Amino acid sequence: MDITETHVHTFGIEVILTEDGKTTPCCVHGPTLLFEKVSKAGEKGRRFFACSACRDRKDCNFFQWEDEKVSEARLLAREAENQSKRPPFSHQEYFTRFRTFSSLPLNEKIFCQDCQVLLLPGEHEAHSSHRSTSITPAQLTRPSVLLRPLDNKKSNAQYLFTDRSSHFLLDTLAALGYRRVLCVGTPRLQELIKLRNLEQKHEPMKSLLLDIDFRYAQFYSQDEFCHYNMFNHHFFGGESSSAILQTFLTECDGEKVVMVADPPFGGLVSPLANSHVKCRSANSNNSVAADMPMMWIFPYFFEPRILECLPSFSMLDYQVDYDNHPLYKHGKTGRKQTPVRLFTNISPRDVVLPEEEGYRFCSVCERYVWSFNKHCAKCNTCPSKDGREWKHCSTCKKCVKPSWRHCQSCGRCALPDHPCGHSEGKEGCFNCGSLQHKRKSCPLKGKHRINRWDRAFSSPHCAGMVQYLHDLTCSFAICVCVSLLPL
Ligand SMILES: C[S@@+](CC[C@H](N)C(=O)[O-])C[C@H]1O[C@@H](n2cnc3c(N)ncnc32)[C@H](O)[C@@H]1O
Ligand SMILES: [Zn+2]
Ligand SMILES: [Zn+2]
Ligand SMILES: [Zn+2]
Ligand SMILES: [Zn+2]
Ligand SMILES: [Zn+2]
Ligand SMILES: [Zn+2]
Repeated sequence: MDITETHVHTFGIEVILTEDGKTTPCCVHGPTLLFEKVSKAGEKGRRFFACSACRDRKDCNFFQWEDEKVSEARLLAREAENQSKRPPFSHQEYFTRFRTFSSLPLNEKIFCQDCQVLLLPGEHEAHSSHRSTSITPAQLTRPSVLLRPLDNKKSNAQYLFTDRSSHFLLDTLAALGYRRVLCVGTPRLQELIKLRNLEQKHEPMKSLLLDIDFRYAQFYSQDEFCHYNMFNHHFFGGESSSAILQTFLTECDGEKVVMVADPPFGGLVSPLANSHVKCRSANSNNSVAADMPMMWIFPYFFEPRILECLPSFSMLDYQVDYDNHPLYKHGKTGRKQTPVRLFTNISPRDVVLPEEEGYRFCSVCERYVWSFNKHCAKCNTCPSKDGREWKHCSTCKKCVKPSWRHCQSCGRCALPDHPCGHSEGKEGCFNCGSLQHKRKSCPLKGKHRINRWDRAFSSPHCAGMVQYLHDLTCSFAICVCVSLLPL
């Protein structure tokens, strides 16, 4: 499937996926993405390059107009800056350090919490004023527990699976017969695979982690981890690193391979989909690879965008939850329910969702659904997306959220306090962009400010920010602090 040169609207800004082979300037996170501002009237604005990975200028302030002439001196300065931000050791060096560290006596196994590094004997002195802790061999096998989750919500959003979700994923993949798992932004899944292999109770699985968090290079060999940016399919380790992916996918000996990706929610869908396709087709000699099975973990309100980019995918009702996400947990109802779901090209009827957690099989839809997702005979589907029980509106001829009422003057279902008669105009709430209310009644006022593209981009100073708000008809938004917020 070819999704290059697709234009995806994101609140006044389009991401323009450039043709393969066309280079863009690089920031420290690899090739930048090309953006274009689109005015309300649909006029095209000036195009510019900005960082693919960071949605906050504070994290990466790269900005360049597409037609801008950049002086030699600035290019050199940029290159020097990119160099200076590289990790202090190469992956090879990190792994040699890991070997040395593993062989140290227990009382010398020290981890510096401030620097997030495993310390070798000669290095304790330099970190003596830092917070440090001694490490057991068991802790060494659980880097995702040891390492502090990157708290930079906007760029990294390191939300780690609960045991419930990670075990469900692994059990499901094993039951489906997969023996190789490409873990894209899922360090905890990779960790669980390795731990299970040690138990020797299950058939062994191979895994390869691709993640932008270079701290993992301290724990995994070059065959197990690649420093990778999933928004531009960039391997920081260059060709030798991308060759590892290729080998992983090619050396199959009949072992079924699957890819599992859990990108930060602030991410733009089309560049992600583009990278996922590139990842899956990295296996050069196998046409099957283009249709390699995949699970993409993302909030349900991205369903239309994901399906637009990957039409063979479907969304499953399974609710993924995270240990360190303060708000969204499994099993809660309504707005406290986790909005995170699985998108997959694996046949939904084959993915068995656990009955004891409240899922059931709908024999009409031929898939497992959440218990509150009742089949509607008129729509001939189990319609609920958000986990609540939806109800059928005979005028709209579709099922809608339980809180919506049919409005005669708007001719559609909406929240009871919607700005009536304004559904055609785009004058929603100035704070969060919702069309359902005005700024004075914004539930997020004072708490969070939701950045709208057209406001964020009204000053060139903010133009490096890649920030968007999801589909306005949903009940969640993504705030500038990139927490998911109920609306
Ligand atoms: C939402 S977390 C998913 C973690 C997963 N739930 C787990 O428990 O293994 C996002 C992951 O993607 C990684 N990540 C963030 N931005 C990335 C990028 N541009 N490229 C690759 N990985 C990225 C983060 O380091 C983090 O591990
Ligand atoms: Zn950058
Ligand atoms: Zn330190
Ligand atoms: Zn159904
Ligand atoms: Zn219906
Ligand atoms: Zn209606
Ligand atoms: Zn109305």
